[in-house]
Amino acid sequence: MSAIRYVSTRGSAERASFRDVVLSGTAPDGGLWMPADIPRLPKARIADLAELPYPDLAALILSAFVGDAIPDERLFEICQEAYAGFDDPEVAPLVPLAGRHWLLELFHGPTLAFKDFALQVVGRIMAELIDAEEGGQPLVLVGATSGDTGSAAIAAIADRANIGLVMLHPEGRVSEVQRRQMTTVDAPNIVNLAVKGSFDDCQRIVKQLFASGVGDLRLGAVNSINWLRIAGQVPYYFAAAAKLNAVDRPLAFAVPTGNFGNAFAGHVARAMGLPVERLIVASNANAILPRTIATGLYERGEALATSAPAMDIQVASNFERLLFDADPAATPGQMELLSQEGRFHLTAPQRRVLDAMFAGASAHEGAIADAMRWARDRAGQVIDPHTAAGLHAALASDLPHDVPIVTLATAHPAKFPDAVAEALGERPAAPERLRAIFGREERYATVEADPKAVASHLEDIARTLA
Ligand SMILES: N[C@@H](CCOP(=O)(O)O)C(=O)O
Repeated sequence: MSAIRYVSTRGSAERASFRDVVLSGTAPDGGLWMPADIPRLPKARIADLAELPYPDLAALILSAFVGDAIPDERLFEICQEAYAGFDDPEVAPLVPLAGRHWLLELFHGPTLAFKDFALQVVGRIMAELIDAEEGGQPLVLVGATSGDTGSAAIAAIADRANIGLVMLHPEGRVSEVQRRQMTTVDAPNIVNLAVKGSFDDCQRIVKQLFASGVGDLRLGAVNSINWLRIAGQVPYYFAAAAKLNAVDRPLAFAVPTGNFGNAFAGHVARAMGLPVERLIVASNANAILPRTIATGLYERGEALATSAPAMDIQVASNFERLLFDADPAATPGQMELLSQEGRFHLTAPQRRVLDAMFAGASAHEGAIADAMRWARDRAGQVIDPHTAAGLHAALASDLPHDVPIVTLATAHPAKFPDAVAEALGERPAAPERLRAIFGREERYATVEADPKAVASHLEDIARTLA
């Protein structure tokens, strides 16, 4: 296994190793790290994946991005441990809905959302790399969440030695269950901050902190800024195709989308050789990406609060990786325009990639509720509002009828009991893992949407790790 090199989407940072990429935030030039080449798997190897249990399949795909940074045998062990806590033996079960429609259940991990797939691996790999350092500096992680990343990152990092985490969520703009999943964890290396602003403010603060640095702290990312978050989401695309016997015939995925990490992982799966006919980018009323796909203009607006809060996002961080993949030379200028003017136009090569491989659809609140009722009435499935936005987009697709469409079920419905009750007239049963959070004390501080307010919490947590 050889060393994998990573490049920045802004084009002016030195190439970096897997280890440096995983243990850092944005690249020094402000960009996001990408592998210099996305490795392509031979067809026969993809066909063999169908035989593998999920942890083995994940390790095999991940090894293409880890390279020689961790020996293969150890990576296989890490993946066994990462998925041992999932409450379904298949890890990512594929459930039939009706006709060509399928649901890939990605909510069987510790925090009941798809974010556990990558973060359970990220936490273990960060610990592995940090533990191997002699006298190394502690790692201080800072992350932003619109609801699901927060608890999944906390579950992955809580109580780890030499790693601390400060997690920002937009005050009052995540569901009560999502908030309690974060704020009831009592671990000395975790701090939760409710930011007076939107998710976009939280993500902006995180990126500003990476750009400015905080004293001599060693900062790292748990968001999909971190390439391992993307890599950790690629294997379930292969797993779904293997289950459908579709590793050599076209299939499509409808992907509920906020920060574009999940959809970009699907793009990477395709680049690795999976025959993904279309990635259907599904959003709620914050339809920035479907609009961009339709018009070629990316234009930031005000984030609207919806029943699917994890998608209440206007700056979809990972879209930068797709822009770079399609037209590297244009990307730095476009990111500059986005920060100065809040908008930019796609170039012709970028539009070609989007037109050929992506479709977009957004669901307003009524359409989300309709899709939830469709799933219950047609297939006996209770789904959460984000999955419902995905299903809405899948049902509206104009793909030929013989192309199966897999909707990614990104969160358990019990994370959004009020929205489910409003659409279906009854509250979803809460799994055992969720019940405990209601009796526990919540711990978090409220801060202004200002990097300085967050920096002081990073310094405080670093002192406890020293
Ligand atoms: N929808 C996300 C927002 C953060 O996305 P990430 O994939 O970059 O961590 C959430 O639920 O927090």
